Amino acid sequence: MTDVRPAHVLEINNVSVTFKSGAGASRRTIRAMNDITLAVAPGETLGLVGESGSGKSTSANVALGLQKPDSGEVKILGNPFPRRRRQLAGKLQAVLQHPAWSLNPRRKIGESVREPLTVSRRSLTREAQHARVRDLLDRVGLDPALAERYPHELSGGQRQRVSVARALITEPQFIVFDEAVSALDVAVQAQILQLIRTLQADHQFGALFISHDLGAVKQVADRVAVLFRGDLVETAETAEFFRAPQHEYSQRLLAAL
Ligand SMILES: Nc1ncnc2c1ncn2[C@@H]1O[C@H](COP(=O)(O)OP(=O)(O)OP(=O)(O)O)[C@@H](O)[C@H]1O
Repeated sequence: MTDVRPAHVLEINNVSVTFKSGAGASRRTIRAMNDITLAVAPGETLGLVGESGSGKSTSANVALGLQKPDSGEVKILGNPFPRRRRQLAGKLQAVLQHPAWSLNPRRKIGESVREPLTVSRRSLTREAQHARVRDLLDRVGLDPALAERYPHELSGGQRQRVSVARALITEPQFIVFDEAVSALDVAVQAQILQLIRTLQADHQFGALFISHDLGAVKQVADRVAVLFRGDLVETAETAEFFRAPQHEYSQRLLAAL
């Protein structure tokens, strides 16, 4: 992999993904992604919106290299996914809807935040790693003393801040946020979204922000891409999208907001 800064941290070119479901006569093909092309630049957040079943999670999985497309091309940090994922360790991170999925309940918060470093920055001393954990907890607005606590001792909003700290600790170039604030109440959501913006201004990571919640996307995204039944029906600058959505489906989504 080259370490030259690529023009795009993620490129999805003409990607299609289909699934087969059912059996016998009721067996059918589902087009989860239909000839999708999109890209995310360094320092940019692309909001990906659409109703349930429109292909958002499939797109997230493709962007993370967890789902192979049937056709088309995916480039991460300017290159195809390497055969050995370890080469991407620390450069690509994900923040998911439920922090419980990324935080081990039996592991102290500090250890969960430190873990990505132990994979990608093994040369850092333990002391340096712990110092980075404290620094990151502080950056996401948490008391570094929380490092000694367990996930069940934190609120939902605190746990999601921990997930953000864990995702950022390796200074990744690209982060996928998949419904990352959807489980939080609106006030906590707004804080986390503001936090993402601030950290992005400092770190210049590119982000794919996936949400069914247009309000969240409006707060955090630079551009918006709209999926409808596996088709990408519109891509626009966020302000432009909310001012004058072009596609009829986008107009309906906005009206529902
Ligand atoms: N592993 C799978 N096997 C069969 N069908 C699948 C599979 N994964 C997704 N699908 C189908 O592909 C389509 C897109 O699903 P996807 O999960 O990407 O949508 P989504 O926009 O993320 O929905 P939600 O907001 O409900 O999570 C849906 O029709 C879904 O049923």
